[in-house]
Amino acid sequence: MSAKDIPSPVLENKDLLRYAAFINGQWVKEASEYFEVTDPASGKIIAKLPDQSVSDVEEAIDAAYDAFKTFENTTPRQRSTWLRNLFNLMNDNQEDLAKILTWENGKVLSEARGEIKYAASYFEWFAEEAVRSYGVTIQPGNSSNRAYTIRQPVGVCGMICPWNFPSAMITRKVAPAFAAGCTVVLKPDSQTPLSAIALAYLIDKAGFPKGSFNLVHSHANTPKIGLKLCESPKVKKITFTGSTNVGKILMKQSASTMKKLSLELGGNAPFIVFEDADIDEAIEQALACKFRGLGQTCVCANRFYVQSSIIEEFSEKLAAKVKQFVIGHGLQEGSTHGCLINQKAVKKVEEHAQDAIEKGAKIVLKGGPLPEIGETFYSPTILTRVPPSAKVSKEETFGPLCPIFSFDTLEEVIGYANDTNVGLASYVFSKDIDKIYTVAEALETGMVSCNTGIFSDVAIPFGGVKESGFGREGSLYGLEDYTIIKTVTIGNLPNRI
Ligand SMILES: NC(=O)c1ccc[n+]([C@@H]2O[C@H](COP(=O)([O-])OP(=O)(O)OC[C@H]3O[C@@H](n4cnc5c(N)ncnc54)[C@H](O)[C@@H]3O)[C@@H](O)[C@H]2O)c1
Ligand SMILES: O=CCCC(=O)O
Repeated sequence: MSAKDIPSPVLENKDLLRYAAFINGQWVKEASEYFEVTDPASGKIIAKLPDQSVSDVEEAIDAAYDAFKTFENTTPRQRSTWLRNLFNLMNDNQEDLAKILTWENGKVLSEARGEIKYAASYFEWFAEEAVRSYGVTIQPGNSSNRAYTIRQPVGVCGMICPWNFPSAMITRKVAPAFAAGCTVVLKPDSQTPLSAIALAYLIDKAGFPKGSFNLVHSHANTPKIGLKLCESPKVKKITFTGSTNVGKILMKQSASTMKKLSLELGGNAPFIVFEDADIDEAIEQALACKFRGLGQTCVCANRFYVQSSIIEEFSEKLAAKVKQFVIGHGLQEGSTHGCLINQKAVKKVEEHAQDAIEKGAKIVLKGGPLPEIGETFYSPTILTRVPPSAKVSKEETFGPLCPIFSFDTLEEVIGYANDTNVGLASYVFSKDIDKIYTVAEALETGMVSCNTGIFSDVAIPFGGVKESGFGREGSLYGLEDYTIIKTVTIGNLPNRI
């Protein structure tokens, strides 16, 4: 069925859909320019939003700056209560939030429901962490001095988020910021701003004070707005999730004001399968890992390294499973997989597949565009015996291409896996615990997932190394990224009696 035949979603809570920015507690529709948001599956226009100017963003920064003066002094327990309210509100509106997410992003509804649960879990977690911020006491060298540390909120946080998780990539930043006592100016991706708008509405309902959360939109004006957030002395931290290229631009721009930075950037995850692994289980996990969001997650396997003795069995069994996918509009009942975000993404998958084939890769499953469903639909391609010179060994495809490379020894595969400038996630499958430990410790990635293809969870520290960025989101470390450590020394104390 053509994706164009699928009707727009019907929401129970129509208040979640608005066509505005949210600045200093007010919905702002007016602007001199507007941009359109499309359903990536059908190509239909679903919203028109203000493309905000630098002066609009200045207004949002001022609001967040003024609100910080009182927000930083709210008690952790009060902030925890607001965060808990927000968690409950997300759960109460779960189905509507999932429909909005599918509509603007293209992932299937079942996955969107999963994302909303995952996104909400950050508010629950940080409602609990808000009341658990600790310092330490220190005995300095001078025996008449005593020192201790306190953690204080950084201040106004500028947040820039991507389209691939239009809800979870936002909550993962907003929840710890609020828990720490920081205020926020958020800019979501212009392809998926509706989930951010729904969140802004719920944040307001949850009781957070006026000005503590501000949402701005931009499309053509994005670079100027990014620059403003980076250069404003009132903004104390930039937290960004997106491509490594844009991360580098933001880091350079932030140098003038020495901002605290968290950068969650691109990956190129290796998925290593040793011959002693449970092959059927590795295939199930590969399917879950590789095809979440149709290959558009930063932790998706980008390169499969399969020991040469099992490469034919692995690739054929994988292809048999992939053939069972039902690709269609995310809101269409029965679709197991949705579409890519835009036509540029389709082109990139095509380009990587073509390059690998030209360099000698063997086709196991021939995928390709599915124009009968829509311009952004693409059925998965599986290639085996891919040569190391293929582009995909170095670059993230961000789509449904499974390139399978062969290897013989542990040392060889560690070399291949680490031969990339980025290091976000990696996967290893083996029943040999010694091998698991050795490989996990040798891989140059922020996260290693052993014998499972899905590891994301609010409780684990999420983040990369190398050019995948720095900072950790979620977990016991998530709050730290939104605080500064202040050391207090008390001197000239009397000697002990
Ligand atoms: N490490 C992680 O946690 C993580 C999570 C999700 C996505 N990603 C990465 O994000 C990438 C996919 O997203 P993308 O390609 O759309 O990313 P992108 O960098 O193009 O866009 C991300 C955000 O940055 C904004 N942006 C673009 N140019 C900007 C500029 N000059 N100044 C300020 N903001 C700017 C966009 O509008 C969007 O909001 C992939 O590389 C993926 O791996 C990483
Ligand atoms: O795309 C990046 C985030 C994916 C995740 O949190 O699992």
